[in-house]
Amino acid sequence: MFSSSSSSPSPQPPSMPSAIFNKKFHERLFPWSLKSLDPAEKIPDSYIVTEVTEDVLSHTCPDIYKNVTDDQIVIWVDPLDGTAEFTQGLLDHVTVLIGVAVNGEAKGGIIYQPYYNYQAGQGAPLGRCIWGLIGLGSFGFTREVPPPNQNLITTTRSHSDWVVTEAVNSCEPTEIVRVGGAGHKVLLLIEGKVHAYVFASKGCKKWDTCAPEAVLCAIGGSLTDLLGKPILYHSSVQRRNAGGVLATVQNHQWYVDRIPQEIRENFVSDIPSDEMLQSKQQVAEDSVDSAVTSRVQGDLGSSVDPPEFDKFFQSTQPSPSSLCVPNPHPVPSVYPTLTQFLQSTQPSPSSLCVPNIHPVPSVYPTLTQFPLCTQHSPSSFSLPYPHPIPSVYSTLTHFLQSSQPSPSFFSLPNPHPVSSVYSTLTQFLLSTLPSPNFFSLLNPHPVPSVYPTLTQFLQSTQPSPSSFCLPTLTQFLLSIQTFYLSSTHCSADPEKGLARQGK
Ligand SMILES: Nc1ncnc2c1ncn2[C@@H]1O[C@H](COP(=O)(O)O)[C@@H](O)[C@H]1OP(=O)(O)O
Ligand SMILES: [Mg+2]
Repeated sequence: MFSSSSSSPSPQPPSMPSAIFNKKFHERLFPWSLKSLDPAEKIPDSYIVTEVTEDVLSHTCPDIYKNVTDDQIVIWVDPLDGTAEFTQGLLDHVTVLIGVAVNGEAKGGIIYQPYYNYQAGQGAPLGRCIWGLIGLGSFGFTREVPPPNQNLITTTRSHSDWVVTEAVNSCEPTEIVRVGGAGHKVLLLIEGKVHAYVFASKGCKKWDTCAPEAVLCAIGGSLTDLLGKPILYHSSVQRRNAGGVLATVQNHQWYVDRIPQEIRENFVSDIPSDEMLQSKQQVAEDSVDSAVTSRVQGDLGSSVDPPEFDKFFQSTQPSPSSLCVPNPHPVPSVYPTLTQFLQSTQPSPSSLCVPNIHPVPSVYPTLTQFPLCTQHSPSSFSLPYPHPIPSVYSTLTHFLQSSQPSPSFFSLPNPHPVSSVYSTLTQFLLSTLPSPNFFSLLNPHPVPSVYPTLTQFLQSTQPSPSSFCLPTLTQFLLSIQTFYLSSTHCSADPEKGLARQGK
């Protein structure tokens, strides 16, 4: 964010990986942008834009802003939105955002896309400026209708986790468009390239959404938190969007309704400050902007922003009742989180065991989240079924794949209510070592296609399970035969073949 203070050291140009950031290319496009500015120095006249854009001035400011005073205005600036993508050379994901909030609501926005057309070749105008004002409209782009009979959903490409993915999946996308930058994603919306922008995370800040919200809402779209509540922008509001972000051009409520309760519980809407409520009251009394008032009334939400762990305990799942953590734990930061967990008023875990010196350190947060959702520890666990979040099965697989060694035993109900779990299971079995050394499937299996997949598994180059069970002798012998033939016939390594026969 910009600061008016001049006591900080002179800002330096960002350091970029040289393979990605092409300084010469950048200098050619923006000769002024890499020079360091000493804040104590007077800004050179050449940096100040004095020209006025006739097109902007040709519009008349709507009457609703006639009585707005300076103290009602907060300006939110993101000088570089899509930072991660910028460092990776995805230049068209980058925008500069300037949002103008009046009485805590996004009213005006500028989305400047400095690298727009950067790959279009010489002659193409570089960069573009999209702006909008509620009550007037949005300008600087061509509005398109998104493709019918599809549901294209855009979301983060660099700040994802299972909650983000789950929320997107629950909106039934026909395609997921993962791009960077809140500004960029709203451009995709207004240009009809996607139907919705769903971000179930608290990572996005007010400066990421203020300008995009104003531009989107000025053409009749909506940008709210995941609960469908307004995001507020008065000066004392918390900076992060603790309610997540959901943006659409139309059918907003349909998307709000798709977000599962388990996810909604993790997000908290903004609440208006007293100052804001008073100001709204004043506005209402003056009848200057009745639409603003109706939007805020009744949407007070909760002022509590619970720590991550509390969120899980507030879920409807039973929590585990005993807890065992290696000491010293290789990931020190696990302690405060666990303490928080134990200090909660909910029943404690019945069994939770974390492998010491886990080869994948990042498994710890995931692991912690996981038993809280699934009730049991990963070394022996079962999933409630039908699970209220169907895609937990893919998350589970992900988890099993990432957290080597894999659990030595796991079981799945049969018939499984989510039949696609079988392919996921097979994927898991085919994945990285070691595979589970025991698994069982009901026979006759209600999903016949599981048999070829099992054969595939047995034919794979991974060590096979040391035992598995099939109900009929014939099927068992057939499988052994397939396995035997494949290991002797297909293996280029006779020793490997022998080793497999020996199992
Ligand atoms: N975990 C996070 N930490 C910091 N900023 C985040 C995080 N998640 C999202 N953002 C900000 O929200 C915007 C939208 O997220 P995303 O690009 O991943 O879809 C990003 O441009 C990023 O702003 P910024 O790029 O300005 O740092
Ligand atoms: Mg940003």
